[in-house]
Amino acid sequence: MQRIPTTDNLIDIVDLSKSYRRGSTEVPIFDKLSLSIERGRFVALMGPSGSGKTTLLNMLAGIDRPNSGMLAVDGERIDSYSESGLTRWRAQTLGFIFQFYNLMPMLTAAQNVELPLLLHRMSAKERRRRVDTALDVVGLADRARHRPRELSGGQQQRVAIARALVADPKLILADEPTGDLDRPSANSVLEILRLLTDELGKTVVMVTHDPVAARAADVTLHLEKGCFVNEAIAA
Ligand SMILES: Nc1ncnc2c1ncn2[C@@H]1O[C@H](COP(=O)(O)OP(=O)(O)OP(=O)(O)O)[C@@H](O)[C@H]1O
Repeated sequence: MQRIPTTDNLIDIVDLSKSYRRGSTEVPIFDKLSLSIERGRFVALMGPSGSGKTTLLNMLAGIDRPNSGMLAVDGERIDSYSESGLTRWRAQTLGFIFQFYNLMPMLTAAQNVELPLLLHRMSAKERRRRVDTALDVVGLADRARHRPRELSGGQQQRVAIARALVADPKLILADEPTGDLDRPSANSVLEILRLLTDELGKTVVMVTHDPVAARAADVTLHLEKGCFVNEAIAA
């Protein structure tokens, strides 16, 4: 395992380049992109469609690989990991929240939340304790036995947050987590994401098109054509 020296940053990206092949042409997305994100920060990633937000999030998740450059999370050079190394790393380090929740329809809320724990060595009792705690954090302890179709969109997204949280990852990535929700449900999801950073010390990176959602974050990064155009620290 290749480590970089420990810093206050959870994420360090240096000179990262990424392109996709389209037919015989190479389409560049990022050319020597650099970025650092401190631990415990809530970061919003904004930018027009096609600017590379999802590509960057997927590289942070080790789903997509850079062509060159360094990508370290908590000091671990994930750009050099094998597929099996990345799978192990993801189970330990990462929680992911999707726009459309991606819950299993046949499972209850509690069973959905439990899923990531099945990748860990853990007793059933400990799994139950963690699931209860995660559902409690998102205010859904009383809905543990409900299936997704018996829950509102906002509640389903809160179950998805509990699932992202249950294995106690350092980093939580969210791809337009409020994109499918009405304002009150979106606000309650944003409050929970804030709580994850403020009270549980998680680092959250959220892709969003919604300026209200971005205002809930500490930092907003604006991507345009694969470059950061400015960086605003929320007051
Ligand atoms: N697997 C792929 N193969 C080829 N091109 C891709 C692939 N994934 C993304 N792209 C291209 O990379 C560019 C950036 O895409 P990306 O999805 O990261 O943008 P985005 O900022 O998240 O857009 P949106 O806001 O619409 O989701 C786009 O031009 C897209 O067509």
